[in-house]
Amino acid sequence: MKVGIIGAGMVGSAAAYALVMRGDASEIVLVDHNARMAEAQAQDILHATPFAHAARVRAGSWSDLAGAGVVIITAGVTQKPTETRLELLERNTAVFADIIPAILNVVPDPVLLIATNPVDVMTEVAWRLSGLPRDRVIGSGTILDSARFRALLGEHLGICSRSIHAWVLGEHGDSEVLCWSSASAGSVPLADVAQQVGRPLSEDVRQRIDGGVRRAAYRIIEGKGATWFGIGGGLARIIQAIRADEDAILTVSRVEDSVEGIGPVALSLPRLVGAKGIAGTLMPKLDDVERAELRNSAAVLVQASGRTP
Ligand SMILES: NC(=O)C1=CN([C@@H]2O[C@H](COP(=O)(O)OP(=O)(O)OC[C@H]3O[C@@H](n4cnc5c(N)ncnc54)[C@H](O)[C@@H]3O)[C@@H](O)[C@H]2O)C=CC1
Ligand SMILES: CC(=O)C(=O)O
Repeated sequence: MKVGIIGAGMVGSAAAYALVMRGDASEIVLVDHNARMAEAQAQDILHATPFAHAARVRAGSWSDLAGAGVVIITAGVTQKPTETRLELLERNTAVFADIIPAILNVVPDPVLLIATNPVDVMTEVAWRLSGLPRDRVIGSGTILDSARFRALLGEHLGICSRSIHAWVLGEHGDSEVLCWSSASAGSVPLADVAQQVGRPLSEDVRQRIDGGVRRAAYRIIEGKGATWFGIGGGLARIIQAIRADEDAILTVSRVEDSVEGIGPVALSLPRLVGAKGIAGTLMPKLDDVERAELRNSAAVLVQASGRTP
């Protein structure tokens, strides 16, 4: 599948690199208003293909997107160490007003995969600007947060994170909801697993893991200026699900009329992801606290979009 990537900075290039290493795309076109940088990134990533999977990787202009099945959008500004994702909204909405029509001019019926922050609100912005069906405008949402949750749980329990099933829902941001009540390893509830391996999930441990997930971006940005490897892997995983028409369950963002009585709002829930984009949503079983947190997260996002929850 041909994949277009708009924005060849840290996230765009990490996504392209992950696609090549995992063999998830046959052709990748990087488009950036800094054409020299896009060209340099494309060359550098192309040089990794002999060590990974065959793929045509090049920089291009808008017209080179023709025939792309998915266009990933990572263009825009990033957070400074003290900024929240929501503070980027105005600047990145202006970027989307330029790039969405330019994409649709060449690829009239793409799946758009949004990574630019604040990703949930930008998913709604992209949906409104594009006029595409909502299932074809996917935000990477909390795919990264769920991965962080699984990685930290796996580390604590001494179990491979791929065998940990745990979701983060709602906003990709400060109000996100860590679903402890449904988390499991294999099919064994997490609290039982923790007991069996002698690594209890005490309140202290839960708070440490919560902070490690919710505050991850702030900590990494303080240390190295931005985050890119985690989201690069997540974007490639979403492309794999689309390319292979997997109907895989991934926590990604989409516009909903209403979540917990609040909406319209774009946020993450467990979604079936396949060739046409989002093929369905599974409303998870939540406990009372998680349900209240999801409601709050929806309200935060509606407010950020300039409406009253
Ligand atoms: N969804 C997620 O989980 C994550 C999202 N992000 C977000 O991804 C976005 C990109 O982050 P980075 O790649 O680190 O930033 P970056 O600054 O390295 O790259 C952004 C690129 O966008 C390009 N660009 C800006 N306006 C453009 C336009 N109108 N047309 C074409 N290209 C344009 C810039 O030239 C730049 O190369 C940010 O909003 C960041 O917050 C970052 C990490 C995780
Ligand atoms: C920057 C960002 O959104 C993240 O790493 O979660």
